[in-house]
Amino acid sequence: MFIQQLEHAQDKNQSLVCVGLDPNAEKLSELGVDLLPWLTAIVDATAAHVCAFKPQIAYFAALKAETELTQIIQYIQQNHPTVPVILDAKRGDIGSTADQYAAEAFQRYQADAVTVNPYMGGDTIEPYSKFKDKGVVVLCKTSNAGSGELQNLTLANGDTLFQTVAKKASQDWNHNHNLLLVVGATYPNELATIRQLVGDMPLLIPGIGAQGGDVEATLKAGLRTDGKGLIISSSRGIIYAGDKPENYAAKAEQACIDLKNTINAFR
Ligand SMILES: O=C(O)c1cc(=O)[nH]c(=O)n1[C@@H]1O[C@H](COP(=O)(O)O)[C@@H](O)[C@H]1O
Repeated sequence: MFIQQLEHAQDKNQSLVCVGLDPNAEKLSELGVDLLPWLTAIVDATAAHVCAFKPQIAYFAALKAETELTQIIQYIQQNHPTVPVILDAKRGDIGSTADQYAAEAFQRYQADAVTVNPYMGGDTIEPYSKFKDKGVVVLCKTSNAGSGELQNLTLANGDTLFQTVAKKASQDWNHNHNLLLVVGATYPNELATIRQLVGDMPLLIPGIGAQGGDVEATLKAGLRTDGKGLIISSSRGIIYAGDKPENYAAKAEQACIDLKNTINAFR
């Protein structure tokens, strides 16, 4: 079960940090490194300090690097088997097509969890959540500047759209107890509201680091009483902390340890 695997990694590594693997072609050429050696060095440098890795599929697809995506997931599972992999794909489509996206995430790439978009309704979440041992991370209140345009609209039922997603995900769609939600660190007030609505459901929190989200505000708003319940994800702030071939892995490790320690100071 993904959520147990996640919490085991959080306990073992004393960490709520997730490292986002977002390989950007320009950054890699500035660094003068090849994709797979760079990925494995980042993974090896940070694996002892994280609770998950989150490769973003668009960065790999843009580079025609599906083979490297497969390889890095296999590498993590072989060399750091206690650390789960969340494939960030933000998929959303009708059920029969979602079946194919679920097969892509869980069978082709062997990811432990996948991010999905709930815009098309609960029947489009089911193809993922029927994989009982996998995690399904549903977008709820995203970190970007424009997320309120739709997600903060008040519906006829008096709730906002993101509140409705939080309620449906925790009450109606969670038959297999394997759903999580995405909530951006850039919106701590909404995070507090969502935590109240969903009880103990784990929340993936992007927006720390390059997007400016605040660690203390995030933990105050979303931490469970057991000091868990959050996966705090940073990509650029960790993976591009160094700017030279000889220092990028050590700088990534240090940035990861610093974020882990900053978070743990408030737990
Ligand atoms: O699902 C996500 O991971 C996600 C949701 C969200 O609301 N905001 C968000 O930034 N993300 C992803 O999280 C990562 C953020 O990267 P950094 O801003 O570099 O830490 C990117 O891969 C985004 O696609």
